[in-house]
Amino acid sequence: MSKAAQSTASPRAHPYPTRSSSRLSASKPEPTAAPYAKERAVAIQAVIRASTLCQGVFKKLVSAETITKKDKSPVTVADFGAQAVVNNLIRAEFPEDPIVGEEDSKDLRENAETREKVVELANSVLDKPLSSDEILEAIDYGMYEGGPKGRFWTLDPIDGTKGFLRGEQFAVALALVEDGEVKVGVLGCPNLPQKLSDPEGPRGTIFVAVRGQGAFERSLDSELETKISVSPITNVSETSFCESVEAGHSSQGEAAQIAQLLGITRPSVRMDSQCKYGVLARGDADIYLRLPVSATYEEKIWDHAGGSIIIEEAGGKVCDIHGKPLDFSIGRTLRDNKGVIASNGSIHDAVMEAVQKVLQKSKEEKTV
Ligand SMILES: Nc1ncnc2c1ncn2[C@@H]1O[C@H](COP(=O)(O)OS(=O)(=O)O)[C@@H](OP(=O)(O)O)[C@H]1O
Ligand SMILES: [Mg+2]
Repeated sequence: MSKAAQSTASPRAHPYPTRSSSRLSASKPEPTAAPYAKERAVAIQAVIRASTLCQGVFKKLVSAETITKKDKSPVTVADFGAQAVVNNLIRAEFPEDPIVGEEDSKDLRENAETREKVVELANSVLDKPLSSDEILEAIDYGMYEGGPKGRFWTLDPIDGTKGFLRGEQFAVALALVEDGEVKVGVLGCPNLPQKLSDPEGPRGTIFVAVRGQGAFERSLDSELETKISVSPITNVSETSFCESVEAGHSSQGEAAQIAQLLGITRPSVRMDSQCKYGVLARGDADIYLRLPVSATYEEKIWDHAGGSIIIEEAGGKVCDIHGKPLDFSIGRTLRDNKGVIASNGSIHDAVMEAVQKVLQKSKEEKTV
């Protein structure tokens, strides 16, 4: 972690009204409110409730509550519960907005015991209890296909399910996309130390950004927001980079070669989920490398929409391994992109140059 990277911003209230944390209301935003003020406030409250649900589940998590999806990734009752809660709250406030969510209710419809746990959990954080059918329906609001026109929300109810199950990092990730561009992003990171330099200190943070309005951080239980910015570091050899814990999600070998080429000596910060984007946005790391392991894997929009706007609004840059902007306008995946490279911006060109060299070398070695 670069010392220069530590955020020096002092806490300050965000200039736009944030709804009180106890109840959501459908009231209109103040007439003077900034663009997307209502979306921002509702998204924060939805993410707080889902994060609270996840924290509650984690406290009493037992492996028996894990069922298996087709792709074998672990899915928990918290995943379904968090999607039901966020979708329900978004639908109540923005009934016209479709949602692209990671989960669907298929597995849950076939498992009555898990379903009842999900209903109980979701209702524990909702003001108005929902029936089992209403919960299933809310989960399936998330089946929208996305696309280039109009607006939709995209949700990963628990990004970093493996991190969640290990008791490490995960995020509730929500974003609003309009005409292909991410406009609002909120990441709930219930396990993330508020200061990476103090891992034993208070945990639990929320990152929030609206296009053109900057990026902010707040805790789960206080409305006080701190404006955040990427690190000001310009000497690439003094930087630190973050990457996935899971070697199957990003090539750690190629990341090490890129670091070596750039003269980076600090160890990588390995972390699950979009918490990596938050850590970079507040200057606790300087580079995020997500280097494809599989030639055919398509990144999912819910895994990057919230995180990418938070980096950009904090002053950083995000693109894919070829330097192309992430394209959120073509459906549920980023099929026209490969991997993700994010940085504090000032070192971006140097990082991209090293990425190209290392990936080209790997390609040549594979064809020999
Ligand atoms: N092969 C492959 N390549 C790249 N990415 C993949 C791959 N397989 C899965 N995923 C997605 O990775 C999401 C988790 O991202 P991270 O790598 O940041 O976190 S983690 O270390 O896996 O927990 C993870 O999100 P969740 O399923 O929400 O945990 C997946 O959507
Ligand atoms: Mg995910």
